[in-house]
Amino acid sequence: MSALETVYQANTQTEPAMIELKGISKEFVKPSGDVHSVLQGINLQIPKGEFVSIVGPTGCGKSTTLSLIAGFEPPTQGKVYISGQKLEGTNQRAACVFQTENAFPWKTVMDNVSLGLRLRGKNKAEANDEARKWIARVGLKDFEGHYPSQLSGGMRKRVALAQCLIVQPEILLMDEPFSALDVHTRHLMEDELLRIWEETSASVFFITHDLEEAIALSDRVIVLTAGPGARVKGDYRIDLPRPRNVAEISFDPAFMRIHQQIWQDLRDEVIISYENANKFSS
Ligand SMILES: Nc1ncnc2c1ncn2[C@@H]1O[C@H](COP(=O)(O)OP(=O)(O)OP(=O)(O)O)[C@@H](O)[C@H]1O
Repeated sequence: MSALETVYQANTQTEPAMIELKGISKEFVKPSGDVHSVLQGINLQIPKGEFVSIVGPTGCGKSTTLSLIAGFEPPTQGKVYISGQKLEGTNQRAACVFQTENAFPWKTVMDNVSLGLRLRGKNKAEANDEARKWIARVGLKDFEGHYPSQLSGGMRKRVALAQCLIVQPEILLMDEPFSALDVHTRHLMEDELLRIWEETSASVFFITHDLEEAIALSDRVIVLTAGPGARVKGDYRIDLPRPRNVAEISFDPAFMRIHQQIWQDLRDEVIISYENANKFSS
């Protein structure tokens, strides 16, 4: 194992990990009645405030892992712990940003962003005051009265970020949040996410198909094997200095070395996944 690769060591901190997956397996029953094993024996600890990305071949189980952390569904085996407590039902300490739109089209930016606080019982004036701050923080100060359809894709992503962050989640779960954006807007949004995350102590679990994005943003990158029964293949610590500029960091020789190393792991799994897909379709 090279110096760059570090299989994650047991957390030596006294406080429990913010997110812990212990011996997780997940199976789905197909309409035919056959059992489809998606994840097998996943162990993962994410401390408070850490930014972790997960990569792996298409269909290997990244979104399923996120869904288990969100508590949208239970594992078949194993347990999910949040700050040392077994997760039962929906994870109330987490907020999610998905690839698809988060905002309600019939509500203004202000109403969309303040909604989370209104649902938590804040009165309209207080919720709007707080929303105003978050709207400004994500660069949409002059767009409070706009509807989502009047905004660009990048602006709608800013709304989605503000919607999530206003409730000050301890855990941010992000499933390919920027994949639909053009590359320039995407870099702006990634920088913005890092800037805001660095001011919070949120733990981030970030799914992406883009290894460069994973390395540029993260403290750690997890590689999953090709399914069925995906496992953690690699757990890489990304010791690049912060604050980072995502468009520029990819030119750093240290970035390139890390990229090459993780890509070797990932490429093998992508090939296996591709071969499996061809086997099952022929
Ligand atoms: N509710 C479900 N019922 C049955 N099978 C499911 C369900 N959810 C996911 N799967 C299957 O689990 C496997 C993993 O899906 P998942 O979406 O977690 O993968 P992924 O790595 O996020 O994929 P992608 O990279 O394409 O987004 C797939 O084979 C999928 O068909």
